[in-house]
Amino acid sequence: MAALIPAAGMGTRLGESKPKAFVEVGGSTLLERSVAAARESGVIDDIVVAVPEELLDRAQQLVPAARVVVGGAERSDSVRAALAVTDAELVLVHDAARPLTPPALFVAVVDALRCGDAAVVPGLPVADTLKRVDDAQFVTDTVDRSILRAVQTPQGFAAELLRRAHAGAQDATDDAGLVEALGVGVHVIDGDAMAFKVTTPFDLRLARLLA
Ligand SMILES: Nc1ccn([C@@H]2O[C@H](COP(=O)(O)OP(=O)(O)OP(=O)(O)O)[C@@H](O)[C@H]2O)c(=O)n1
Ligand SMILES: C[C@](O)(CO)[C@H](O)COP(=O)(O)O
Repeated sequence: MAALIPAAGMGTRLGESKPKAFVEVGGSTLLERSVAAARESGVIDDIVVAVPEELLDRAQQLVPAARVVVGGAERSDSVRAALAVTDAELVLVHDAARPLTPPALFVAVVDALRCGDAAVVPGLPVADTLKRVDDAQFVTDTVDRSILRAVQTPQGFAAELLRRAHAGAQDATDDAGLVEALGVGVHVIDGDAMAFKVTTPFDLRLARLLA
């Protein structure tokens, strides 16, 4: 079982002076934390991380247990670069930007894959009321949130399916979206609030407090 960890993003919304995966939370970088969570799950035996080219050596020092490849301009390019070097039959794709993800969430995704799901994602119900708005920022309607889930990583796939999905080169914000475009079912299991993504300065503050 391989974990592919895209870690090549710049972290523009975070606004730190270095790429987001190399920012520290509680004395460890987001990259180290995401690799550690995958290892501690006990269900992963191959870890591939995709990082910015100029930080290849630094990444190898930080996470010697992982294989390091050069990522790409978009998240999907980084996932493809990592996917290209594994021959595992089942793979998890996990954002380096989710540093407090509990190892148990990796186990839950792997369990679902082993039970026969070809694609599985963790998701949480949405707590806020959701409104659709027009160009002038006026509400057009209220969306039924009971059928919505905020989807996290790790996301698990049969590797052959993920390869086909990426070959299709559709536009999607996550890997499951590419699989959906093939018409293949994606199973949503319970997510975990601790797997939140560090996107903004507030998220980083929260992660540091929780760590
Ligand atoms: N070209 C990219 C873009 C993103 N990622 C990774 O994908 C994950 C989720 O991306 P996101 O949170 O959007 O990170 P950034 O792209 O760095 O954020 P921003 O859009 O604010 O620059 C992160 O672990 C990030 O490092 C990646 O490997 N390669
Ligand atoms: C992959 C992801 O984390 C699932 O929630 C999310 O889609 C990434 O979005 P971003 O805009 O690239 O941060």
